Amino acid sequence: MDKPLAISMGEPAGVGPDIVLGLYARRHQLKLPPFCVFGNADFLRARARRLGLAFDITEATPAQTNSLFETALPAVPVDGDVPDTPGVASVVSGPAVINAIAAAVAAALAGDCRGLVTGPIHKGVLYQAGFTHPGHTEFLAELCAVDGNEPLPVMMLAHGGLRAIPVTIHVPIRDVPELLTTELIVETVQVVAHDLRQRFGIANPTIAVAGLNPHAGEGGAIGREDIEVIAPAIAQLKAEGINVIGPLPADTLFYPVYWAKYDAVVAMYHDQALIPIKTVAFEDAVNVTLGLPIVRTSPDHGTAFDLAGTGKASPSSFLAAIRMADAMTATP
Ligand SMILES: NC(=O)c1ccc[n+]([C@@H]2O[C@H](COP(=O)([O-])OP(=O)(O)OC[C@H]3O[C@@H](n4cnc5c(N)ncnc54)[C@H](O)[C@@H]3O)[C@@H](O)[C@H]2O)c1
Ligand SMILES: N[C@H](C(=O)O)[C@H](O)COP(=O)(O)O
Repeated sequence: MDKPLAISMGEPAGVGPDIVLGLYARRHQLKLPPFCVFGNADFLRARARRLGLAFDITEATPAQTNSLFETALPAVPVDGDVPDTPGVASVVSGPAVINAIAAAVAAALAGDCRGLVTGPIHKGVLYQAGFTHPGHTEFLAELCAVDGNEPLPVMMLAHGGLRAIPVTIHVPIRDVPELLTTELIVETVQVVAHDLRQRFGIANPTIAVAGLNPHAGEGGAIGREDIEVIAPAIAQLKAEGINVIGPLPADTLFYPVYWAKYDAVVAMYHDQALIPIKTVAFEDAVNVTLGLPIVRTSPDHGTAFDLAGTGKASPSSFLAAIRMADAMTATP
């Protein structure tokens, strides 16, 4: 039998734990693969009671998960206090949130879990607790480093054939032009092409690359990055045999008739990539990190404090994230 999936509990004041508990309650109906939650069992029990969910939650190791999953939710203990205060975040739980991610990654790297689904974190609260990474994506790269060498982590939001990738991620918009280099664009597209082949079974992916400026710079009249930074990257990638096209005007690139022609769209900054996909598929899109030695997926939504503890949060993106991690790691 395949190893279990790991789920990191994410921000305890958010909807992540609610959704995981709700999905576990429906595990038979949904035919869910076994998973263990890296997080505090007492906290999970308290949240389950609050939501009116009655099942056992038991401390366990990944190795015990498959045999327990039928009868109890396996919770892999992590260090740190976790208060059950839905909608009210506390720096107190920061260490436990961070430890849960680190322990789940270690289990995936060790082969004890076959992939990782991360519950949403609240970045602002974690920064207050001393978290030094912009988000999971960059933290995962550090955790996966070999001899101090970090892989380039690439964020991809995916829903069916729509796959959107930002080259720069969680950075202030004013810093984007400085951070965009030909080298970064080349490396990002190389990772995308590699992982679409290896992890998504797309033999020769077609990748569209967006421009940075309106109308991809209008021939240099509205900004020169498209000509001076992005176009050379595309030329280099083409010379390497990667099927890449661009820089294309970003405003029309996501018109379904256009993006349907591409296996992925590489955009220059976070909102350029994520607004289109969250607009058409917020309920079902999945955030997947490319470039890592492990599989990591996540729901596309955040902590939704306004819904935490109510049981009203939609589980569908989290479920899609579990299904994607399962599909990417299951033995054929
Ligand atoms: N995977 C992650 O870890 C992840 C992803 C996105 C945002 N975040 C973080 O979450 C925090 C809050 O971000 P935000 O407010 O911009 O986005 P959000 O996704 O938490 O909420 C945006 C809106 O969508 C609604 N919503 C979110 N999830 C929902 C669900 N499952 N069902 C129904 N409605 C839902 C919320 O109620 C809110 O109105 C930030 O710190 C952000 O960085 C984390
Ligand atoms: N940018 C992501 C989104 O909006 O869906 C989200 O913030 C998660 O990022 P990490 O996976 O790096 O935590």
